[in-house]
Amino acid sequence: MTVVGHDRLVEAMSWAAARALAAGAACSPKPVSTPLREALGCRLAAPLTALVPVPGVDVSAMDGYAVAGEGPWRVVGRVLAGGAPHEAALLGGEAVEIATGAPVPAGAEAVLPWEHATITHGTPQGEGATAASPDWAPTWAHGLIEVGKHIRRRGEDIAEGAVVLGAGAVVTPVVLGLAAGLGHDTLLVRPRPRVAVLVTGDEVVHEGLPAPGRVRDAIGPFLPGLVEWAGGHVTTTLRLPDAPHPLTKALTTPTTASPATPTTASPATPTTASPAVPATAPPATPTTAPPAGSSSAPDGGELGGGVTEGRGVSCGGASAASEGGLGEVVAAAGVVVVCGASSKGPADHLRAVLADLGADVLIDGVAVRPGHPQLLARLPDGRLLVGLPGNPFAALAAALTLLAPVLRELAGTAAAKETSALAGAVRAHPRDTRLVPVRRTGEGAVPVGHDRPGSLWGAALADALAVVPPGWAGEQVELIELP
Ligand SMILES: Nc1nc2c(c(=O)[nH]1)N[C@H]1C(S)=C(S)[C@@H](COP(=O)(O)OP(=O)(O)OC[C@H]3O[C@@H](n4cnc5c(N)ncnc54)[C@H](O)[C@@H]3O)O[C@H]1N2
Ligand code: MOO
Repeated sequence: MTVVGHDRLVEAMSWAAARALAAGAACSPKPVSTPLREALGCRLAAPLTALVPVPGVDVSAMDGYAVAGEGPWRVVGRVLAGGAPHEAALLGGEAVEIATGAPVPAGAEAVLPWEHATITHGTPQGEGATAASPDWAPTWAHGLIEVGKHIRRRGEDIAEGAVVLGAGAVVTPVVLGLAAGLGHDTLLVRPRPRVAVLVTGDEVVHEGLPAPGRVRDAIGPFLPGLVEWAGGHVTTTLRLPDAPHPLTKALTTPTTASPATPTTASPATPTTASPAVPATAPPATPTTAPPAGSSSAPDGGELGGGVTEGRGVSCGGASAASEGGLGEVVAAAGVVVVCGASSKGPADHLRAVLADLGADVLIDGVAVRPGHPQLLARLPDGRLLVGLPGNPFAALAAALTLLAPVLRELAGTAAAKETSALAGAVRAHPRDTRLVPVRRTGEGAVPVGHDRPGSLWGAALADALAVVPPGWAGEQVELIELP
């Protein structure tokens, strides 16, 4: 398909080349030391090692009696987990009452669980103690032991210094527990890419029934979940009117101090004069992660075809400067998503604004249906910008084409590769890849229909999008899982 570039006619990039270029354009962020609770879902940037052995000392695995030598054993003390250890080494014939997890005294050969122990007072035979005062008489434990039984030796589970997980492992809830148990308060992880969303459109409203001529925002609501699924995090959503100035302001690294006012209110009828308002407040507690694109180490991606032909993809140093102003929260994100304004109509200002800002447009249209007007650009400060079409299903298709590969590359999250037969009639496009909502079944991927660019109905019924290449003639197709 041919699309009009800034001032030239160019071939739209193939779907596969666009995805590869998007992934290559993402610069690996610097690993960040992150508090445990904030590291959930991130990828480890370094192997996870045991800072301490587990268990840290020889401990009892049972509530009972730690014993030395032959029984019966005279009980000479009590050791509780977290309490004072029994200082003296146990001599043959001695025992201490012990709790699970408490350190076993030196000399202990086994732990006799209380349910297997017989206790007498006075003499080992139970003579000399009165029923009224058994505690004043010596206590004896009797039972059968197996040497070494029920004692967890120091480092028996995990040796100090052991590598328990490799770099790249996902920090799951269980990993948080493991890391904490090994003495970690922070983890070195790839920071989750932070994403700012700009929803453009004078006709777009954000709550309630849209009046005639208005349309409810259907893209802003699905992006946070999609972004999380791909490994990122939406830090803010701004609503912008169809005008170049607010877009320019939002995309420009701010230099004046006038903090954006968070509001939950939504203007029922936006006017072109309305300033951009954050649809969601920026996080109250900023994370320690720097902007995702702030790597100082350009990694230079692969060259793609289409409009980037002959040009290297290099990573600029994203500016984290946020001295206040409309774009403050936008500037703090490594990736900016603009919804709508991707076409070349009278109210579509994105391309002109990008040109004025001196942005590097890496992908200007993709040969895919729906979603062909999508774009990828690098802003002068290094942030990546993904332009999604305004039609909601086209926006979803574009988000899976350009945004997901960028985020997966930044976050280090790989998507599973899947192919399937198509069980149902699908017509290929002569030049463009088609993304078709399907449900996976035992017979293959079944198209669910309802796949007009303006409707999310089909995608909501589907669990994947089938990638139908131009000229496809019945072969297996790639499936992209839907979030
Ligand atoms: N002359 C041409 N016109 C158009 C072409 C083309 O090739 N030549 N492509 C069409 C295609 S395909 C798409 S997709 C759209 C892309 O348009 P924009 O990205 O500029 O988006 P808008 O014009 O602002 O809106 C398009 C459509 O989507 C509705 N919309 C916008 N934002 C939202 C939202 N957040 N939630 C729900 N719906 C939204 C908007 O009201 C319009 O109906 O361009 C075509 N035109
Ligand atoms: O990109 Mo548009 O997809 O076909 O509505």
